[in-house]
Amino acid sequence: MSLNPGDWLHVVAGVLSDEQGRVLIARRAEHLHQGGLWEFPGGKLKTGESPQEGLARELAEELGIALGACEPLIRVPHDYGDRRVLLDVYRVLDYQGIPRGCEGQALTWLVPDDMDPTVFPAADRPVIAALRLPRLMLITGPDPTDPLLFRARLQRALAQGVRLVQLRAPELVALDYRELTGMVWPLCQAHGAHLLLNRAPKEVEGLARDGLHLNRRLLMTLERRPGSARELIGASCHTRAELRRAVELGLDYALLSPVKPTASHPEAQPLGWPTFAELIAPIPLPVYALGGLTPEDLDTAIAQGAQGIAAIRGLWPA
Ligand SMILES: Nc1nc2c([nH]c(=O)n2[C@H]2C[C@H](O)[C@@H](COP(=O)(O)OP(=O)(O)OP(=O)(O)O)O2)c(=O)[nH]1
Repeated sequence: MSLNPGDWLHVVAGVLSDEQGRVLIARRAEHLHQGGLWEFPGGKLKTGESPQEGLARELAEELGIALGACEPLIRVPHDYGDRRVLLDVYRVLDYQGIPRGCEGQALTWLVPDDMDPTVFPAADRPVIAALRLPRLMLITGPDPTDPLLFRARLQRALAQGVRLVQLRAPELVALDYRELTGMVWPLCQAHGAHLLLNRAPKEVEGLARDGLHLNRRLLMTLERRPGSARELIGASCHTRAELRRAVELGLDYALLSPVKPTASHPEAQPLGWPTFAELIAPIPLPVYALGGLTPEDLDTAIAQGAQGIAAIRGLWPA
């Protein structure tokens, strides 16, 4: 899919959150395109406007607030058949004023986990997934065969603020992996962190979890999205074709690697940030950058359009 600017209607939208993590949504008037559905406040960019200028104007017109700082959340290209929309969504970090429906539109505040994607325009599905996912994903490191040490490390990572854990332990047989999740799940719950199991769906049937992480082989061989609709399902990708497969399967996120040289895959050719950004631009999914990264790379990753960064070494305490 080409992202030639002339072919797309560039729409900017803002995500305002309150102290309880609830996000402001507005109901679109019936007579509009996608009318009657809920949306993130915003609208079409005018000629010559930067996205931030357009967002400030739309939020002033629709909500009566003055935009302060904001940062990119996700850009979703979506073809509705009758129009092609590039939905460019920003997280509003601060603003002045109290939001009100200046155009008579209904407003409500909802936590992302309670948002039903079917009452939003189709382009908003990846936006809701992006809101449910934090900026950092910890992929667990060594050594799952030493449960006490493993537990201490995980506990430290959670205490340091990790809120999304991908439990990766390919060295364990299925039975031992299942046992490990029995220790990891309550720990994640106690810290309000989401737990993704990196294992074949049939090996983790019935286990408590927030979702599944698919390796490249599962991604390319599964015929349909595994897990329930409420779960977060994602996959490891290294190529354009794998990213497209993640979209076709209706997954919620992808990892794209390696961005930099990495000790775990020394033979792999690093993508570098420009190729990373080019590969994810047409992909309507939150994509984490992975490979040789630490939290110090987070601002760069966000500026390149990533959901955030995923890391083993960069996030797994020594
Ligand atoms: N604001 C917003 N628009 C969205 C979202 N999701 C989505 O598909 N859209 C689409 C619907 C419309 O086709 C387009 C926004 O166009 P619009 O007509 O509302 O824009 P506007 O506020 O500039 O409207 P107007 O001044 O032309 O009446 O983007 C969303 O979450 N927020």
